[in-house]
Amino acid sequence: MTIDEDVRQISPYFQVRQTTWGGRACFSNGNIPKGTTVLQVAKSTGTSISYEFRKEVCHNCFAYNNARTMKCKLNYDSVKDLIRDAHCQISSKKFLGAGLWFCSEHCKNSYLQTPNIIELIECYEILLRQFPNMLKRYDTSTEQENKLNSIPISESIIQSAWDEIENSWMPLIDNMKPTKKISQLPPISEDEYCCIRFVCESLFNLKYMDPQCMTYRTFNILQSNELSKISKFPVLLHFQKLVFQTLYILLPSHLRKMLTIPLLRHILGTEYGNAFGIWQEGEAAESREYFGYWVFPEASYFNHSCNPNVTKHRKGNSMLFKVNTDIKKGEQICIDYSGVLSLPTLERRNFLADSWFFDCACERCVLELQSVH
Ligand SMILES: C[S@@+](CC[C@H](N)C(=O)[O-])C[C@H]1O[C@@H](n2cnc3c(N)ncnc32)[C@H](O)[C@@H]1O
Repeated sequence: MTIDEDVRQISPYFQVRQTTWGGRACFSNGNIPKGTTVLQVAKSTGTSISYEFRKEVCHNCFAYNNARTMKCKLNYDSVKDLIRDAHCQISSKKFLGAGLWFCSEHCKNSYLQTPNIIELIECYEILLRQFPNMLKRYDTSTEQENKLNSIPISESIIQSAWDEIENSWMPLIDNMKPTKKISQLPPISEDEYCCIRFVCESLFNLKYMDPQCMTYRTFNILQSNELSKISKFPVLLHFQKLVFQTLYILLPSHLRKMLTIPLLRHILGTEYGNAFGIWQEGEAAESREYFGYWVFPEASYFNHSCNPNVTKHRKGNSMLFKVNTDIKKGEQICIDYSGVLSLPTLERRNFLADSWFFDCACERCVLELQSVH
């Protein structure tokens, strides 16, 4: 993968360069003193709050109040002017709140100030309305999952599954009347529901993003882990098809224009290896809650090290990357992906291989492996 000169300079503190052992990585431009924030990102391309936390986490700042439902649900009055100006099809009587909850009026208003946000709210609302019927039909049996997980996976099997969607399923749907189309919605579970919202938000953000901006450019060249993740969990291929089919049927035309199979595969394939967890703030690592995940393309070029020199943490809806030791010019800048740095060498490496799909080549692993064998 080549590195476009433009995206080399994500931060004044480091450059993205090719390594021989782990794709691209970040290298310091000069000496960096301990405590320096080398990157702060606030523009996520997509977020996903897990179903369990959908009412308990603020959709603007990700605040959490010990499992209490957030104070403000999105109500019709707050969006009626936006609906009128955008001519969207949301009616006052049936408005369900788009599945959006906020910790305060302030957070709700700041979310609503995002330009064109009503387009995304409309998608969430349409999905929320159809979801109960789709969920009712979902087959939760383990036989079904085992069956889907036993499919052999290769690049060409993935490609032919998508070719079939494109060449057979899409033309069939395109020729149907709207009511018939709705009857073709696949059964989905809460996991697909959350993923569909993640893709909606990604499509929406990309639609309005300047293609020249750093977030857009870094998103385009993110590394995809599609093949390694689907090979390990073949059921994900089926999962992705359900996500695509639901979006293809339900999305209003303004966002459906954005939905292509290659873009969906890039959004999901890159999420697998680049997403950060959205963790509860202010709690110790062992006791904090995991709310979901989000993707920050500019922050996705840090490689992992089992002895990281950068610590990442969330502050509201942004993420900060702070140097935890003095760094010399030219040194690689690495974070910890795993949260299991105290494990013995082989267990730690197995965890990384199973969850992140790479054999860790960091300095600590190289050194420790010499004494393991
Ligand atoms: C978030 S990306 C980091 C940027 C990536 N190197 C790239 O070129 O896009 C994660 C991927 O980087 C590679 N990687 C990160 N840390 C590594 C390590 N310690 N050893 C080997 N590969 C690593 C793996 O391929 C992993 O899936």
